[in-house]
Amino acid sequence: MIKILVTGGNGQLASCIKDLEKLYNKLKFIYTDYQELDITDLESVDTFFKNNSFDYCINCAAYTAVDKAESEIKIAFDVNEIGAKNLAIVCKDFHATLMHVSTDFVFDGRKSSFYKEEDFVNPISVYGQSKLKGELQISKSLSNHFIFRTSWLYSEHGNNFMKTMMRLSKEKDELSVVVDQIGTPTYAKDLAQLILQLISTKNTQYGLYHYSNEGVASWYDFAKAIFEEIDAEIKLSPIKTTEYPTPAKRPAFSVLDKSKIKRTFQLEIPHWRDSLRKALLNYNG
Ligand SMILES: NC(=O)C1=CN([C@@H]2O[C@H](COP(=O)(O)OP(=O)(O)OC[C@H]3O[C@@H](n4cnc5c(N)ncnc54)[C@H](OP(=O)(O)O)[C@@H]3O)[C@@H](O)[C@H]2O)C=CC1
Ligand SMILES: Cc1cn([C@H]2C[C@H](O)[C@@H](COP(=O)(O)OP(=O)(O)O[C@H]3O[C@@H](C)C(=O)[C@@H](O)[C@H]3O)O2)c(=O)[nH]c1=O
Repeated sequence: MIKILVTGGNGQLASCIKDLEKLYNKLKFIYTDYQELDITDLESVDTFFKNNSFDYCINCAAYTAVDKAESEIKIAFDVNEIGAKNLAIVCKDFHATLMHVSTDFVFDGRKSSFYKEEDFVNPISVYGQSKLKGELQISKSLSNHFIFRTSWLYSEHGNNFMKTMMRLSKEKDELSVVVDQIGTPTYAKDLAQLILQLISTKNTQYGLYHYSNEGVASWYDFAKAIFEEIDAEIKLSPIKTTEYPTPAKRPAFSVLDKSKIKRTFQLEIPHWRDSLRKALLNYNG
């Protein structure tokens, strides 16, 4: 049996892992939420590992409120940097492997071709800065780690853009969505499946990897696809970022280059449009 701690156990990605766990009968999961295990508290994390013997920790705990982070700087860094550091320290002490998730928001978005793992990082938001610091803390103190930078996660669980659009399509007749931020929507269940696959095969090709679904889209394209799939009767208009002011800046372009992960693990990654269809089916039962 491989024993796995999933932190942030009530979040979106953790919920996707929960849905898939029945497919992996050699993996035993313990999920902890904020109340059971606060990753910012090193002593609690240490004690939790002492009382259990984990082979892996999947860190699904994070501060993900991009706009709120601009005014809650300390909390964002506590969770995304110090939390990640604590898990790395304790995983090292207890010989466990850490699977961590980071973001396309570590980039400033000025590039015009897909971002590779070794590309220059320059986050333009507090959230992005705190996530980058988390990556650095892990790579500095623990060799047995996987860090997956992903983008625009959505699923039937938690709060995300797909669910926001579905709700707004019921509440409004018209909606405007930014067309000049380009990235790739990623079904959180596809990422969850990859993580469990690597654990179940005890893969040791540690390191930093970019993972998103295939394809390229703006948030407007994403919204349009959602409305098409659900036959929503709503007028959708493309707008510029300047017409939708938010506290946090977001990269104008953050498409991830997935060559490394596809080559290393012989992966075939679904296109975002196909995964969206799957997610909507799963959501609507
Ligand atoms: N969502 C997205 O679009 C993207 C996410 N990512 C990354 O993917 C990962 C998973 O994201 P996702 O599942 O969407 O995030 P969620 O916000 O859905 O889940 C994060 C979970 O962490 C919990 N949490 C917050 N602080 C602590 C703490 N101190 N100790 C323990 N748990 C805590 C939250 O609890 P509570 O809700 O009670 O605060 C929440 O349940 C994150 O690392 C995120 O940065 C990367 C790219 C895109
Ligand atoms: C709701 C709404 C949003 N938008 C814009 C705002 C923003 O630029 C973009 C996306 O909005 P959201 O705030 O839902 O998404 P946001 O929180 O920016 O999503 C990010 O979350 C973090 C956690 C990540 O790591 C990123 O990869 C990314 O997924 O769409 C509109 O233009 N119209 C709308 O009606």
